[in-house]
Amino acid sequence: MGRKFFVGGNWKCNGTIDEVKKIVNLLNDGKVPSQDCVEVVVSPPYVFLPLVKSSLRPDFHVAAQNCWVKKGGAFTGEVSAEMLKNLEVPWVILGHSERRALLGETNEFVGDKVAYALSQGLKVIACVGETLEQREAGSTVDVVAAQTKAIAEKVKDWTNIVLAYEPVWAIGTGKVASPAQAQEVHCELRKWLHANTSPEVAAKTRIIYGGSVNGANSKELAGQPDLDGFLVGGASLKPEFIDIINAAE
Ligand SMILES: O=C(COP(=O)(O)O)NO
Repeated sequence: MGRKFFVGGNWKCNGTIDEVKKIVNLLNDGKVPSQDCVEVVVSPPYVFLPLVKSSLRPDFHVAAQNCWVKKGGAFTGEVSAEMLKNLEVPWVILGHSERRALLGETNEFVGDKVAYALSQGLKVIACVGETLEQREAGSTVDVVAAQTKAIAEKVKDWTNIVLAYEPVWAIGTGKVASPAQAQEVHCELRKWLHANTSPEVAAKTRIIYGGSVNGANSKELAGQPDLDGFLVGGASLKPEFIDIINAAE
């Protein structure tokens, strides 16, 4: 398949200057496979992006956790894609379930955000995932397909998109999806891409898993054929993040 393994670390709304410096030192000292084998992108809060970017090892990269849906201007509190480009931040996470749930980001809004960020030269980690209620109702595939469709309707070139499947019921709960559960949805997402974008997009797009990934469960998850990496929350702030990156081997 030849898809380079991708490990993202979503720090969420966490950290102080001292804590961030400690995490960066931990990452800089970590023994990990070469960039040819794994792509590592860490995502601190906006306010720490310059500090992390300036002190992080050169084989790791940074992402913002969000950006605004259009060109900057009278949008108090927002951070534009142009600003991230100006800071030379290459990646941005968009559509995280916490933003969909807490801030009401709709599928269409996320699709617009992905399209605009790509248009400004950013690379995007686009998040999809179902709630426990939706899974228990048997709607998982319909939900993540609709979320992906809303992106595909606004985007033609998937070169700079990594798709992150993050079941909401696994985020922050310790209830990680089983390898079989993750593989099933990743396979369905790849089939959806094959049918609705192109066989090439389906073959090349990295689909990564997020939701209670840790040093103990990452190796078995990484062994699934349609799982191309991780988007890690809590464990990305800990030394075990290095173990998760090494699951790429
Ligand atoms: O939200 C997550 C996953 O968080 P956890 O690893 O803490 O479940 N990634 O974006």
